[in-house]
Amino acid sequence: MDAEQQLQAIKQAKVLMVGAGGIGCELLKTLALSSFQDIHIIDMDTIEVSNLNRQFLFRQSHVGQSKAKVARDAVLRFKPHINITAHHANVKDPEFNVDFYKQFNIVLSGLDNLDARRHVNRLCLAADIPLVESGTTGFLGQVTVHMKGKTECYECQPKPTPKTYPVCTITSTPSKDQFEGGGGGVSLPLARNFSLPLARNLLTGTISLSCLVHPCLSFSHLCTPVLGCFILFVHCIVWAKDLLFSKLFGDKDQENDLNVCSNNATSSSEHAEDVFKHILDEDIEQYGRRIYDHVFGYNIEVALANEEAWKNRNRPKPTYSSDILPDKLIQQIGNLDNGATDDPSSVSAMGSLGLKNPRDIWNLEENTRIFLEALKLFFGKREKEIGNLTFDKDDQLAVEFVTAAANIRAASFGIPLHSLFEAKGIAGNIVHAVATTNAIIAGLIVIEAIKVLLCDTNSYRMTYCLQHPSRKMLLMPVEPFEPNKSCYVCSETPLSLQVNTHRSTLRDFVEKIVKGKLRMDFPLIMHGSALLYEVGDDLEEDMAANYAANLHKVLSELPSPVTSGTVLTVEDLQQELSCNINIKHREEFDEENEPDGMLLFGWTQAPPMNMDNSLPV
Ligand SMILES: Nc1ncnc2c1ncn2[C@@H]1O[C@H](COP(=O)(O)OP(=O)(O)OP(=O)(O)O)[C@@H](O)[C@H]1O
Ligand SMILES: [Zn+2]
Repeated sequence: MDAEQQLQAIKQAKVLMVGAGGIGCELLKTLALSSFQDIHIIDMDTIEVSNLNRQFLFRQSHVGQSKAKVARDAVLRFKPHINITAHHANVKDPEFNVDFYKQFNIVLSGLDNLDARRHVNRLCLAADIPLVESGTTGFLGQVTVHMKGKTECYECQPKPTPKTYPVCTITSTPSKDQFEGGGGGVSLPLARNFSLPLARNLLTGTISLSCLVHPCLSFSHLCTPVLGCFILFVHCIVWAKDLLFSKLFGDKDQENDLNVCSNNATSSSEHAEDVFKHILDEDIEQYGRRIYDHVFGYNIEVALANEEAWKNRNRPKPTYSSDILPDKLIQQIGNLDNGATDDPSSVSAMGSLGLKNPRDIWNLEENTRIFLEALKLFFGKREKEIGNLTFDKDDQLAVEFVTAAANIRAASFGIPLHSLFEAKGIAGNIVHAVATTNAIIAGLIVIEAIKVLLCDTNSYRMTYCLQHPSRKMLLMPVEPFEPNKSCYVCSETPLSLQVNTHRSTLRDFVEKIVKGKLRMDFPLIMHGSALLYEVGDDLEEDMAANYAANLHKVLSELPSPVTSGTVLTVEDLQQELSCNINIKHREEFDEENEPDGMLLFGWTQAPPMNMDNSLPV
């Protein structure tokens, strides 16, 4: 094919881009500059101050506005004659169904969570549209090409749970969806001892958590509710460390999301400036309470005023210091000399307050005391450092402050609190987004997209961007893998389930298997032609009552009994995914090793990754 034909293929292509964050901004610019003419963008988020350091299509004045729309407008300014359609929406919304996907020649993903990535993967398979997937975490990144029947799908390999937390943005609301490595993160602890199979596994998983995990989950999707809560807490730590700590003890003049919690950014910002300033001779207790009331009370009140934002989320509860500690701090905590020595590095709020065990989880009152006491100690004993401090996980007072602040925020959002020991581990394992990695990955996405449009199948590559100076390797291209023949998403191979059909209920099956492992949002379960369970807003009342009653029944006592040999069909109409599960009755399960009381075969749980940043050798 000559150059002119290639250009025509690019110009005629209709492209769907999902995610207009770190990777998405780079990608949209590169697509436009590469002569693509018809691009749709889906992104559900609004712009935050913390996006501005790398999402270069956005400016301070755009904070609070739709990423998809602002990205479109920014690119149209230098490429006015192309078509860019912006959808400020969740890619999981039902309007983006299989027919919607079918209008495109290719889908390019710059998402940051496993849940949305899985969903897009499933829709691309159903519509038979090629998908180019991507993710970055710090200096790591990857681009993979997925084409039904020819290469593995995004879910052919299990995704590991990363133990580092790529974080780029800390949104004003802790959200699990933030944690899977998009332009904010692949889920990868760095591959110091790189081996292909491992890197492949790790990278594909990650390409997870935006802050990677993140072990992320959609959180209805989360692997487990516990993991979901953990990820939310990671968000609180990032907020406490990167926003609050650095605002108070680092560069005073920095603009960050603490100043812009509402759409009414201007007034919020003005208010914030007054609050963060320590007025000369002001009592430190008074100052600490002012900060406390601003960030845990006022800012949350402002955020709550935006009703739209809370439609599908639990509303947080504003917290004011006088409600938690009505008495004067000085009477409660004692004075600065308690527990403090002349050595600034040994100053400790825990010491002052007599809290000894770092593994204890402090209650809200204790966290409030630590917050105020730590702030008091910084101003009383380490004043010279204020303005230049950066968070260091070996700085005891800094860790105490961040733990307390994260816990108070977590309490407002109904997220379980964590000990100082746990908080320290999390704070020390966060990987920040790197704009250059996003740019490299976006370029690679476009290169693969062009190959796909030219049907240049033999040239497809999955490319890993690695930090591996000793091997002088930055980009590592490998040929795509073939589809996994037993992948329950892209193959028709049935799964099989060992379960005690006389003891496990339909609810157990739905929660542990259908939602917990197969990650279906709106499942429909059939035994032959008998419908056992279905979810939906439009169900008739008596049907909904029947399904609710079925949930309580053990499998063998359902209206159409499920016993050994039964084949159940499980479908999610929104994901266009259907799979069969062969049921095998098993009497006993080991409580410790098989806590679900059922075992699914044909589905593989990814191994957890190491706690440090190296791969298992
Ligand atoms: N289900 C979804 N529907 C639409 N857009 C989504 C969905 N899930 C994630 N996204 C978008 O994917 C983008 C991922 O970009 P990126 O990883 O840079 O995250 P970010 O939120 O911009 O920054 P941070 O790294 O701080 O989280 C975000 O803009 C996010 O809104
Ligand atoms: Zn697959």
